[in-house]
Amino acid sequence: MSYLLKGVQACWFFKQMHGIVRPLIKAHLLEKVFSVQKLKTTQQFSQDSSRNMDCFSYIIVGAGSAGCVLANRLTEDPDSTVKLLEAGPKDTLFNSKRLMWKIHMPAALTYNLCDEKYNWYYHTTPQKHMDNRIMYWPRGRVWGGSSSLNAMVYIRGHAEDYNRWSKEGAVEWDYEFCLPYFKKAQTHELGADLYRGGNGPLHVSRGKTNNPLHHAFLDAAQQAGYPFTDDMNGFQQEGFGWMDMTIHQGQRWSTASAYLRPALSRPNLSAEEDTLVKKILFKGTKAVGIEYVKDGGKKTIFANKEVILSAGAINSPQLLMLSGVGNADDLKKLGIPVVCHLAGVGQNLQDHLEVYIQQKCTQPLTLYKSQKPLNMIKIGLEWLWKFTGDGATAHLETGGFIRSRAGVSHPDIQFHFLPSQVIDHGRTASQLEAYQVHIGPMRSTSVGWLKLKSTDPREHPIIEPNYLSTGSRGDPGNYRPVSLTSIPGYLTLKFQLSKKQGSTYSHVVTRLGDVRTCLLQLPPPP
Ligand SMILES: Cc1cc2nc3c(=O)[nH]c(=O)nc-3n(C[C@H](O)[C@H](O)[C@H](O)COP(=O)(O)OP(=O)(O)OC[C@H]3O[C@@H](n4cnc5c(N)ncnc54)[C@H](O)[C@@H]3O)c2cc1C
Repeated sequence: MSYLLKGVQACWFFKQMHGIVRPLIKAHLLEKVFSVQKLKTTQQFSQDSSRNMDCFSYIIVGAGSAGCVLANRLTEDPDSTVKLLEAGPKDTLFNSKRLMWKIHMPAALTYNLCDEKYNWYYHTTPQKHMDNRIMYWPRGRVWGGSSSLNAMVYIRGHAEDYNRWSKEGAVEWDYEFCLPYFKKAQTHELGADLYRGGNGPLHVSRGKTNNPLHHAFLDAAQQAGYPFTDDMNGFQQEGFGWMDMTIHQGQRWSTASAYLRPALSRPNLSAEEDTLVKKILFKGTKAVGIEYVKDGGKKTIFANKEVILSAGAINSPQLLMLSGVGNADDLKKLGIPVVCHLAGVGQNLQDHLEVYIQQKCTQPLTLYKSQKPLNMIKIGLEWLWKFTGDGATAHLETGGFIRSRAGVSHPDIQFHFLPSQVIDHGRTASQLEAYQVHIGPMRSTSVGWLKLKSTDPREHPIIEPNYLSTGSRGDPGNYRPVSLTSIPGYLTLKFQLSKKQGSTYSHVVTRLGDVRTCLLQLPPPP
């Protein structure tokens, strides 16, 4: 409901909007490793576990997007035992999603970006190329991880991105190889086809609000000469259309809902919450166990097959370094015994920025009215009762992909449209009827790093994304891309409502230079 309550911000990160999809494929690849069997008997595990409660086949660190999938897939083999450890709490209270509505009500998504309850609440270093702004990086710290906090946009990468990975050496990551796994993971509410799955655990649906501003956005894009695409995850990503969302029957469909909960009753899975893994334990250079803290007590457990680190883009390298795997010089400075000198740990940190272009709306069509207290209560009650209404969507229902300039092989700019205004991740409430278009580059070239600040696993690492470090200021090559009309050098969004709904035009005409200015002028975090 916080889109309704507060609206969100002006600039957010995550390198690939398909970030959630990649871990899912990884887990599905496991099917190649062992054939899927029905649970034979629960006795075997009970006997094994009573022999040694501290040893498992697999230990999975982090019950996020990847961790929940892995826990499910690995426990399909009844001979494997799995311990899943999560630093944050469960995502339900007394098994009720309603009691944890801030996570499960899609429209409530910005609530959890405003505090540290289910969120690591990271910040970057001051960004040299952004007038020293410190950027806020929310990350999930709860069952489901960032899939319990994210914006629920379901976008696969472009086929050419996977093909490039494969050419660069990631064998079997080409699109043709990945597609069956995308489909296997998914149940699309519009049914299965060449690209969509019809029987997977990850439910995906389209928006139901029918807000006229979404139609206006799509009309504007077509007036500007861009095609309508009916499935951005299908044959044609390029163009504008209705986006897919990881929402099922009005509820956020995180990987905790899709993968973890259905596996919780398996006797070979033991899932923990509020458990901070401090260190990976090695025998030589082989990971054999982990050390964690729970309820103030320290505990050690072991894996006889694998220790799987799925703690996310920040915590996984942090944990490796805390365990002695990383750049030996850096580790020695902090007095960490070196297990393995691997200079790449913490390097190659990549993220992309989004610019939000916000526009006052001349008619009361935005979500602003839904932010009035009485309306919020109504929306909240409807969702609690039936999981329907304005609370049942993330409202990012339309979007698009374009190519920034001639010669670019496939789309490199992504748009989302929101019929509301979001300021600073929702940490500042919106005060007017307004809507916004998110514009983000898909293949940013800036590369950064992260390093440990201390040996305390609770202390946030130093996060240096090096935003906008490639290219120089004012280099038109960097900013020319954004154009929704044929007027070169301008971003023009023209919204025209159909006659039935009354007619109004709102224009955002932003010089490309201004997009950058707007980025630089965003307020620093409080
Ligand atoms: C605000 C926001 C909006 C986003 N919107 C979208 C979107 O709309 N669409 C999309 O596709 N992607 C989106 N993303 C990105 C997407 O959610 C992530 O790419 C994806 O969830 C990452 O999965 P992961 O498994 O790598 O990490 P995570 O899902 O973050 O999981 C890591 C887990 O490990 C746990 N953990 C970390 N350290 C430890 C430790 N030491 N001990 C125990 N547990 C630990 C964490 O608490 C967490 O639960 C968004 C992300 C954010 C933050």
